[in-house]
Amino acid sequence: MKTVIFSGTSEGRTLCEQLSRAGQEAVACVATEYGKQVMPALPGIRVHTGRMDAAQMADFLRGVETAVDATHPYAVEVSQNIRQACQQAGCRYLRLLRPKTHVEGAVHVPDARAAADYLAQTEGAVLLTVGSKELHCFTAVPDYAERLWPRVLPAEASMQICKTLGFPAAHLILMQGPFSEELNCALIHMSGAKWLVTKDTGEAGGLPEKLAAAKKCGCRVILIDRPQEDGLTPEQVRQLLLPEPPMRFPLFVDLTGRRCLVVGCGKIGAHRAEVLLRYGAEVIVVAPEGEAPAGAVHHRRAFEPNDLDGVFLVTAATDRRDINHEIYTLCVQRNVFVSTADNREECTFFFPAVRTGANLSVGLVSDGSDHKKTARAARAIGQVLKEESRT
Ligand SMILES: C[C@@]1(CC(=O)O)C2=NC(=C\c3[nH]c(c(CCC(=O)O)c3CC(=O)O)Cc3[nH]c(c(CC(=O)O)c3CCC(=O)O)/C=C3\N/C(=C\2)[C@@H](CCC(=O)O)[C@]3(C)CC(=O)O)/[C@H]1CCC(=O)O
Ligand SMILES: NC(=O)c1ccc[n+]([C@@H]2O[C@H](COP(=O)([O-])OP(=O)(O)OC[C@H]3O[C@@H](n4cnc5c(N)ncnc54)[C@H](O)[C@@H]3O)[C@@H](O)[C@H]2O)c1
Repeated sequence: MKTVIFSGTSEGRTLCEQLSRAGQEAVACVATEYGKQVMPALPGIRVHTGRMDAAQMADFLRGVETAVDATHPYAVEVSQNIRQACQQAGCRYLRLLRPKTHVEGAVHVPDARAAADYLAQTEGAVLLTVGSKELHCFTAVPDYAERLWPRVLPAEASMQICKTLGFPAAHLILMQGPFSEELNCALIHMSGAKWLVTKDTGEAGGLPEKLAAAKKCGCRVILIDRPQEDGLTPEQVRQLLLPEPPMRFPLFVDLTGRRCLVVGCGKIGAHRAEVLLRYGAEVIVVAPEGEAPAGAVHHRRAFEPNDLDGVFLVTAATDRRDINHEIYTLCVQRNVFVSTADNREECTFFFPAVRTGANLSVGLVSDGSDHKKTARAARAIGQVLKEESRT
């Protein structure tokens, strides 16, 4: 086996999807049954379930070329074990790091202890969403039993930790995520929290829903930053493991009278609808909000699968990842060209930057990695066409 991915995170899962799509084989290691459940069945990807120590990992990695450590950003010990096992097994180690979040207006602290020190100088109730392992640090906060509301997993062990540390039962929130913005808001109201403490767990860890709730409820955020760690972005890992895909072929297709569907009508959808109209397409826009350009038919509602009936091409440009993904999946099943505005992996065609003039039609895309460059080059090409039409 060439590649082993220590996964259990959404980044690990995405990498497995990319490898599978490129026809590569790999083993994805997950520690728990839960980790296994969230791993979809992917051609070429075998899932290994079960916790391993460094020695077992070294055994497992013998003969493997590359191990990708895509474990949780706060799982420091696991990462150390993987690094050590790679050294023993003579296997290349790549650490895939989740991008860090900078939150405007939040108090950034390096660790749980620093969060507790900061809280000691403040007043008001605190919703603690940092799990149970580091809860002991927070007993340093004066009146912690009255001020703090820990939210921990409804597991025997977590409950025991809370009890031992002296947190009153009335303040314990025993729940398993995912937590929506609404649920976070309800918990902030219930506890009367003026502060919310969280780790920088990224999108997959429910951070956006916590931040949105805190903002809505006027609750300040203390963000425990990631442990300092060197590593690679998901894009860098992808480039190291996968061969460069060939560039996309520009297909200059006749759109007159063809039905094109634009889902979502924000800045992106509205612009794309307008471009497609210019090329003579019959444009159907489906979006509850926004203003479709004149000439398009606008259905003011959410997307429904039968919107795809009789459609030639689709652009999925809603602000909802789950909806865009659903549209992409349905289009692939139906063999309809689809461009998904928030995920270049989910594009069977790229929506190009288009410029016309002097009887020329130019469509421009990059390899998918630099949209700003595409926009810049398209502006320059626009100038060339302008000059051409003067001559
Ligand atoms: C050419 C153009 C046509 C058009 O949109 O009409 C276009 N993007 C343009 C500009 C642009 N797009 C973005 C920025 C902000 C800066 C930045 O992030 O770099 C800027 C710059 C700006 O606005 O100046 C953000 C962005 N774009 C995509 C993602 C998701 C991802 O990469 O996964 C994200 C992050 C979104 C997020 O954060 O959520 C994805 C795609 N954008 C594509 C097309 C497809 C590939 C073509 C290519 O790569 O060349 C592709 C793959 C899929 C598709 O949509 O078909 C248009 C130039 C129009 C013109 O000048 O006429
Ligand atoms: N490809 C690009 O060039 C590019 C550039 C910037 C942003 N983006 C991405 O594109 C997406 C759209 O960006 P935007 O700025 O236009 O967003 P926006 O928030 O302005 O608009 C979102 C639109 O989606 C609609 N919508 C939401 N749920 C829907 C559903 N279930 N069915 C149909 N419509 C639904 C809304 O009514 C709205 O019209 C975002 O995901 C953004 O990250 C892409």
